[in-house]
Amino acid sequence: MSSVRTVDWADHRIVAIDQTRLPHEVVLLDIETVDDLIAAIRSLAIRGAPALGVAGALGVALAAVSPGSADDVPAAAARLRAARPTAVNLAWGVDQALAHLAGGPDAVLSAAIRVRDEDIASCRAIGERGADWLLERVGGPLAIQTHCNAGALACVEWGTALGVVRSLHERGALAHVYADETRPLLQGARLTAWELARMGAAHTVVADAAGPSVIANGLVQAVVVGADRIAANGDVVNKVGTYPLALAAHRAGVPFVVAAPESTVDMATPTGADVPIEVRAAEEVTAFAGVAVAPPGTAALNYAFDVTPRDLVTAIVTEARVF
Ligand SMILES: CSC[C@@H](O)[C@@H](O)C(=O)COP(=O)(O)O
Repeated sequence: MSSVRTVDWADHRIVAIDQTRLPHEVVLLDIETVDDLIAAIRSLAIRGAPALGVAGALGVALAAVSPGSADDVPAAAARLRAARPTAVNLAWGVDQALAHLAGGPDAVLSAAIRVRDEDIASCRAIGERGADWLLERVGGPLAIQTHCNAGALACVEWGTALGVVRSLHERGALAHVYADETRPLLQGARLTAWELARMGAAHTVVADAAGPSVIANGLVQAVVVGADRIAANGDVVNKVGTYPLALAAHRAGVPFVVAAPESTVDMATPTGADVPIEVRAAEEVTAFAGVAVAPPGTAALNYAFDVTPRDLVTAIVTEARVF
């Protein structure tokens, strides 16, 4: 776990780890305006569904407590909600805080702090429940494959999918982790590998295209990933590249487990096909660290997320249940 919380409230402002600077340096952002928060969310300085939920709630609190803020709070909330479209936690977190507007700034801030504290508690519960489930169904010690970063950096502390990994590791039941690098922004190589190194867990980074082969070659006993939104029918939307892992796991008979808080379950969205999938800038694919890797003018379709149909999902683990 990072020694500081990924996103927090201190001295009338939001403090967050700038995830664009990892793994090279741990830099904290001081965020004093809603505009700066939206910029941090769009650039993925703050990212990961549960962290976005907490940031959304704290952002509404920021608007509510700022003296002389030009923004009225509902307008700020609407802009925050639209900062990224796919993770339902962002809109959920905004709404949790906004619901207390009539109670005044202190009530809004208290609600936002509750969202933060509940995220911390939920991740612990998800980690323990997921570890219990895997050890009962599969047995240990376990080698796990994961994708993107669903760790402490995607939440406030501990993590969801990587929270399960962390709980297994604490019990001495983790053999190894294979982390997909997660093109194009490398959340796996930059963030998950950083977290695994800090927790002292044995791990190997693989190119995304190698992920299905890791499963087919019998190197892992389970795939554990997070989610940005779980539709009412159980379809799971997560970082692009999750779906191929689910297909490979299904073929190999390896459990494909999704670890996420209840706030990621969106009963208002019937199926995965109804989830808005973020399409990000082509340059994230056609250039690498600012250096072009494709001929000038090459088009790129940069889906940030994909949909894993429910029938490929073995179990969804939340703080409250396994289903
Ligand atoms: C606990 S985090 C779950 C998901 O949010 C995570 O797997 C993911 O896809 C994050 O995408 P990102 O684009 O980095 O915000």
